[in-house]
Amino acid sequence: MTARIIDGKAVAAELRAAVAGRVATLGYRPGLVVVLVGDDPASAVYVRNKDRAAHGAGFESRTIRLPAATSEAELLAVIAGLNDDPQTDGILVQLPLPRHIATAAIIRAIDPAKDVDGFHPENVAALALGAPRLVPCTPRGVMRLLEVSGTPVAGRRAVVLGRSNIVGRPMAALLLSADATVTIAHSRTRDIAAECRRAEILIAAVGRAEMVKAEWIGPGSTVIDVGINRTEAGTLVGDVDYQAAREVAGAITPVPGGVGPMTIACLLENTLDAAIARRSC
Ligand SMILES: Nc1nc(=O)c2c([nH]1)NC[C@@H]1CN(c3ccc(C(=O)N[C@@H](CCC(=O)O)C(=O)O)cc3)C=[N+]21
Repeated sequence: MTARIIDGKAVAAELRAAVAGRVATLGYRPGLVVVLVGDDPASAVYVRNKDRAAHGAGFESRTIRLPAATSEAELLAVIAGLNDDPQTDGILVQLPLPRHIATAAIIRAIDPAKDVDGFHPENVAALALGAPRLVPCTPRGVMRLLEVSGTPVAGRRAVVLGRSNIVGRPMAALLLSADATVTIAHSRTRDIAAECRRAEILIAAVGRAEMVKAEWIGPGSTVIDVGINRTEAGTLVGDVDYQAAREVAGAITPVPGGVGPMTIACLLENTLDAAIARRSC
């Protein structure tokens, strides 16, 4: 059996078009500001893609670029200014930050109503309590891919590989809210292959190139590959050994062209949600 390919690029394009259609009816341009500290080349690519998508959907979008030597106090001052700016609906501080800046303090300083990454403790708590407000973009995009691929979630065994605050934990919370039976597997899990093989839905989010082998995959299962790893040869690969996994899975996302474009589309969706919520109260 060869898996169906879940075309994240196409689904993301549809989602961006739907967001653009809603933005056009608003009478104002939702404002998104990305704050980039330092000059990591991978971050620069992502920020450029996001900026293009945001403009394409009718948003006001800008990137504030700060030098790597920016102090925590200076960054907090920039965030305070954006919190106070009525034209700014969404704030995204690109991660990772330079080591001398305490990431948790920065995330806590963002107005939760403008936290389009969904990383602020208030938004994390809302999701954990089953009453989500702004939800992290990548997990939100994964849920959409499960939906459009016709993968049933309620009652199914879902395994999330990875427990990061950005993907693994919020992913597990969303799947649980959708009534899946959720397992979080990680570096300390005793038999990780066996846990994965039991999954009807496998979300790979560990950040290790092609770590998930064909033998780890349940026949017919839906495999969502969140990993984006650059090989020494410069090509992008996921956390799943894609060519081999395709022969076992029922449906699978490619890398690139899977989850990545959905993350950006969901960032626009979150910014639109934030704008509507803020400006209607
Ligand atoms: N506060 C914060 N929020 C983030 O959401 C965030 C972040 N920091 N730091 C960096 C990571 C990375 N990230 C990506 C999003 C989309 C693609 C993407 O669109 N990838 C395409 C193309 C990749 C390419 O060609 O380079 C694809 O997978 O098809 C990649 C990476 C968001 N991140």
